[in-house]
Amino acid sequence: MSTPASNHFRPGPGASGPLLALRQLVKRYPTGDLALDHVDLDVPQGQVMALIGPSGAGKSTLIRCVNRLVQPSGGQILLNGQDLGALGRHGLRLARRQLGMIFQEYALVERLTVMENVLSGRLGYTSFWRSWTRRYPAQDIQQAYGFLARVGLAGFENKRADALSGGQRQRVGIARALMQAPVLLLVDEPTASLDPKTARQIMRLLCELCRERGLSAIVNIHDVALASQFADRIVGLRKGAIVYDGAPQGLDTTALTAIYGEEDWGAAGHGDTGQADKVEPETPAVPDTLTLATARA
Ligand SMILES: Nc1ncnc2c1ncn2[C@@H]1O[C@H](COP(=O)(O)OP(=O)(O)OP(=O)(O)O)[C@@H](O)[C@H]1O
Repeated sequence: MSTPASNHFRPGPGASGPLLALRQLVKRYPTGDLALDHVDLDVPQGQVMALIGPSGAGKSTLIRCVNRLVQPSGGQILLNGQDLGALGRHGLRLARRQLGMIFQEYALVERLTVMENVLSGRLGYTSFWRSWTRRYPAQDIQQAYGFLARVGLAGFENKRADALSGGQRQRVGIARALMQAPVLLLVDEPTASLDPKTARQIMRLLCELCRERGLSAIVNIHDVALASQFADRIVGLRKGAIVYDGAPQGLDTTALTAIYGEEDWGAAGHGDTGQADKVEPETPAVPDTLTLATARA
């Protein structure tokens, strides 16, 4: 956060560098908690990166620092070479259009229709008057129909958001994020509220869309088996620092121990390791039959 404030988002020379670069990123909350401890990370264009780690490792903080929902304490966040920390309000608003957020709890407006929720992805591009009166250009509406069909919700346009299942809500959240025309998706526990089958469908959809559209994504996810099956790259955080960065195939016992601590990793599936630091329930919270080995098959 060292360069002077600017009001304009200027896409930098992205072709030669990573899409997103974190440089010595630090976040210390006013409580004194050090959530991110000098994190360096490059995310190239088109890569789906899963961010895993135990509760409190700093995953949500990292994602929220990138779009500055959380204000970093130090370091740089470079999107296509542009330091997001140096942007003023207007510049940040423009930059945020390129960052599609997808949330665990969907963040839909419950009383609005599916179509209205999806169109709200265009708010960053729409004048105040148009957004206030909710009058969107015909081409936005056409595009929304297309995205809804792509995420499997053709025919749901006029349903209210509060009439949808969790999986359907997440599909609306994905379509809304795509409406932004983002370059990077920031995805915060997209499957944590979903049953195992729906979780797999949502993760598969997300990754397919990224590949189709050359989009990058950072996906904060507790389910190691899902992350391993669908992501291109795994980054493991522990106590605010990166302790694993590599291919899903490299997530062996040593890597899992570095990320989550000691456990008999060879004996069980790793469907949800978010509880690694807590007492094991008698039956797994998520009845995931996938082991890491089968996940990669
Ligand atoms: N608003 C906040 N104020 C103070 N401390 C916070 C705040 N948010 C997070 N923290 C602390 O920062 C650290 C990282 O939290 P964060 O939520 O980023 O971890 P996480 O890996 O996303 O955890 P989880 O998987 O449980 O969501 C923790 O020690 C947490 O207590």
